[in-house]
Amino acid sequence: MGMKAVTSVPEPPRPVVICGPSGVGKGTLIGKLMKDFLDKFGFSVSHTTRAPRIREIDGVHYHFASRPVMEQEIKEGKFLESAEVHGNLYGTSWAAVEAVADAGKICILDIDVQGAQAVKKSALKATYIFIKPPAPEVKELERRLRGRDTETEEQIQKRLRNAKQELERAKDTTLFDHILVNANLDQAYEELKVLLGLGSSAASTHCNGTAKHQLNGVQATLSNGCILLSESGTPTNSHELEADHVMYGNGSSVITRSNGLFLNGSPHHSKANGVPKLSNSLSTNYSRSLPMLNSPDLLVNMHSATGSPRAKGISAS
Ligand SMILES: Nc1ncnc2c1ncn2[C@@H]1O[C@H](COP(=O)(O)OP(=O)(O)OP(=O)(O)O)[C@@H](O)[C@H]1O
Ligand SMILES: Nc1nc2c(ncn2[C@@H]2O[C@H](COP(=O)(O)O)[C@@H](O)[C@H]2O)c(=O)[nH]1
Repeated sequence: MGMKAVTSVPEPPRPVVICGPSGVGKGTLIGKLMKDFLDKFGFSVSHTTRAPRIREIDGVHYHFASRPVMEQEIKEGKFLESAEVHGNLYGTSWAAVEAVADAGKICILDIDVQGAQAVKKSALKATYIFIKPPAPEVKELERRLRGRDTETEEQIQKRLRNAKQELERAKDTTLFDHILVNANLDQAYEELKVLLGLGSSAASTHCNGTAKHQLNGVQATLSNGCILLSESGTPTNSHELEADHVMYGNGSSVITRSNGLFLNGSPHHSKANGVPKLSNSLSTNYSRSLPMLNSPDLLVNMHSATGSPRAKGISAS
């Protein structure tokens, strides 16, 4: 009684493949992400035959392996992908990806373009992001690699030669969903968070208008980067609503969040698949900060108890 028909089940969040030439800042950006969103993302710990750098920990940064052992394990099918990169063997084991999924987190893969191409051919549906340096590209990579001071001169030269090829391959528009220029680190990090559907304080202050829309007895208010949903009227079972998509963007680039709202207040409960459901409550406010809003347009797509999807646009002033 009163249950709505669910017309769409949100896809689980996709793993994120991060690529880019050596020295561009992939590890730095991922490190920031892992620190700030420890509960949300998990790093896919690759195997490599390269020697550990100072402060690299086996099992944390990489699983350091000998070439014969790794080659044997590749033959045994233990790897989702593997590639020869800068003269060493690197690979993503199935176990590394599964460990992240088992922890209920979104998997972040830091792999080269060959690896990304292989993952694209696999069953894993991922989001592909290529990180580019600012111009002059190779000079900037050289500056960063020298600053990092982890490679010999010969290795730096090899990495820079490979960087030219990687930058060329990134022009393959069928491979990457997003290209991100890491010029200013803080800015690049903010942009990465937006691509990943995460909040940024800078973005939230941008959206400081208030707009209201009435949806089947539920009032949706957009205010200061938050969506507030409040029910009013006589509570009946038919007041059950489910927010299944929250989309925001400027019409040309719409970002969709599938398992959108974290509900504060009660009563509420969430479905097992993470879709929040608002149920019979009178004048109860539900809120979740949606700080990633970077444009004034918002679309909340809800299913009513009748099962018919209702999409309503809300514009913040
Ligand atoms: N936006 C930036 N501006 C200047 N330096 C940066 C920026 N981003 C990262 N760096 C620095 O550049 C160096 C290389 O960064 P990082 O190790 O993250 O690169 P990477 O892409 O992971 O390289 P690799 O593929 O070789 O592992 C580091 O010393 C880092 O501090
Ligand atoms: N194809 C794969 N590439 C990988 C993997 N893990 C890391 N990498 C890439 O190797 C280079 C060099 O890394 P470094 O740590 O030695 O500087 C860099 O481009 C990484 O993205 C992997 O499992 N598969």
